[in-house]
Amino acid sequence: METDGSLICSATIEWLNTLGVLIKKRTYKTAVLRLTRNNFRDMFVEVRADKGKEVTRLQLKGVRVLNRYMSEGKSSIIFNEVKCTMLLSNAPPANLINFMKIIFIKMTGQTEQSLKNPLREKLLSNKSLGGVQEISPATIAEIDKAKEKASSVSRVTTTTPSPSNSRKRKLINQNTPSIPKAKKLYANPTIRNLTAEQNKVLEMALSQKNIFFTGSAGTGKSFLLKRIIAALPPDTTIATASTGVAACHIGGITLHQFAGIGLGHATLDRCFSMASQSAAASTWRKIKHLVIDEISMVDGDYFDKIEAVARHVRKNDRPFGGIQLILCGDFLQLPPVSKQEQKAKFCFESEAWKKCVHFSFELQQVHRQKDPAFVKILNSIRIGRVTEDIANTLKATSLQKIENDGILATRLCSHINEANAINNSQLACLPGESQIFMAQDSDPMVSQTLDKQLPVPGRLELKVGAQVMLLKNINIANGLVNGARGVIVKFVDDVPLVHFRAGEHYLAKMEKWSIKSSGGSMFFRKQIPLKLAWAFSIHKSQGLTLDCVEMSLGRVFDSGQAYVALSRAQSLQSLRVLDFNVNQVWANTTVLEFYKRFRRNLQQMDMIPLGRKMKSANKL
Ligand SMILES: Nc1ncnc2c1ncn2[C@@H]1O[C@H](COP(=O)(O)OP(=O)(O)OP(=O)(O)O)[C@@H](O)[C@H]1O
Ligand SMILES: [Mg+2]
Repeated sequence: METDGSLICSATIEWLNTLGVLIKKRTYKTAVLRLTRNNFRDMFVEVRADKGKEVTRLQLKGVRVLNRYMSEGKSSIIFNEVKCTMLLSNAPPANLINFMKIIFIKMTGQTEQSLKNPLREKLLSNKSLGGVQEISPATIAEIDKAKEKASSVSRVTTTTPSPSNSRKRKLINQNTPSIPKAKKLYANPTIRNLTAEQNKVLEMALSQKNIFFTGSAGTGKSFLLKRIIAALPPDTTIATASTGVAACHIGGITLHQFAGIGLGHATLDRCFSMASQSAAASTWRKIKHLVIDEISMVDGDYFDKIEAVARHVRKNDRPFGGIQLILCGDFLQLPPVSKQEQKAKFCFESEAWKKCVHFSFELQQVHRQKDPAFVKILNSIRIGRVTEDIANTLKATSLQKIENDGILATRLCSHINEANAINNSQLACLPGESQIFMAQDSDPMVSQTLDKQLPVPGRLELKVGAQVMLLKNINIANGLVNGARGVIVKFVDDVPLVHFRAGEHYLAKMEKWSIKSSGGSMFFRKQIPLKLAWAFSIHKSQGLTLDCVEMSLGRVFDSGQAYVALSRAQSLQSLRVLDFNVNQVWANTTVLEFYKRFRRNLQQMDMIPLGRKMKSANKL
């Protein structure tokens, strides 16, 4: 997302005297920051209160930037020359990163400029002192120049510890180019481009509208959701999903954990008092944006209850107590878990949905699979339609050899017990010693919650030959991505060395996962980013992209379950369906009806590309 270079966030500016004693402080709940320069090309950060006129102007000379917490919307700029520190918080992380990037890029250019333009030349020039120009967003040429500089300095330097704090801090020192951490700014995932249709949804989400966006598996819904979350102020945004795996995928928590009403089975009055007394109450009161991924698995009655809870706790009668909703998911994937004998009630069947969801959008372009023939098969399976050709193509995969280099296919099972049994027995069958890796949790009291919320186990038992899956993006360019499949080759000083399908070897090291509790505090788990991957349940695979997968669909029990399993594969060549049968595939008729109405409405609102309108109308 391009911005005009300004940033809106909370800011505190503190001025110190030469002894380091605080002499002046200004706090802005909502500050507008702008980058400007005068006629001598000196750069400034200008700060003013939202709707205020008075401007504080600080020269960007001799500055250091603390960028460790930028992904949480926090950063500090230390102005060494004027002995002043500006602390920024509650900034949309994507905008904050962009803002700092512009500072870095423009200052990289400026250093050269000022060398060419010494003071004498400045004074001899006829430029007046007073002029102030807003700094434009960085140009491609400026970005390239800054990248070149960053890489040329990165060879000779290391991270510098902060003088005021023994913890390592990542610093960007603009006047001593020996500190290269600014390079990290380029490694930020926000650099990957959104497509035009994804951008349209992002714009809608940022315009405070209540939106629901859908699309078949792999259309980048969660990818886009992460970008939306990064563009919203973190203090007033809560990212949730219906399941722990999906929540972790977008850096959030489960909707149940956030809402503070347990499973929502209690009476409404009881839910009111549970939510008001729980740690969630203060979050309910302060949030402005509620994000929910995998909305298809949220029960309609539960959704109605949390809508009422929101109004009650916030003492605000507007739908959802005035909170903006950003909902995303595919109702043709897994339905809500239904109580025995009861029909699942979808979220779109709830009263709250009718009241709250104003704008809908359907993403069309599939990114997970590149082969159009496979995408066509999956789209047909999604709506429960299996032609003879499709059945034959899927049956033919049963004989495929998809393993290579000792990396076996992951078996997707309809039931979780089956998946656990396969993993345990396969591990037991391997010869050799087990190595146990225990997670380090920030608070042992929350280990159970972390077990539920995170894909990474608290206790991980591995042996040479164990089939594993990577749980973090380590190096996207080399294929070491979340979901990549590998095998343990050996232990080097008790650390597992993993061989991945993409050909890479990776010596595992501790990684960190964090979740925000319903009360807003952060919990952490450190563990090596691996889990056993002989088998997973289909429910636990929802939202994932898997690169070598086999399945037996004989015992599927939910609509959309076969579609979810099949659509995890990236290609027909990396998929093996053991016993395909047309009866394993069906779509829920209520959902099909919903999508028919949905598409009709989209056409009326002109929300899908014209060329697709007729095709989509006939599809269902
Ligand atoms: N604009 C894009 N450019 C490049 N890759 C993309 C883009 N959008 C999504 N992807 C990639 O496509 C894959 C699928 O994306 P994602 O998991 O977000 O899909 P999804 O719609 O949430 O799928 P599901 O319904 O299965 O949860 C991911 O590997 C993601 O990184
Ligand atoms: Mg997803």
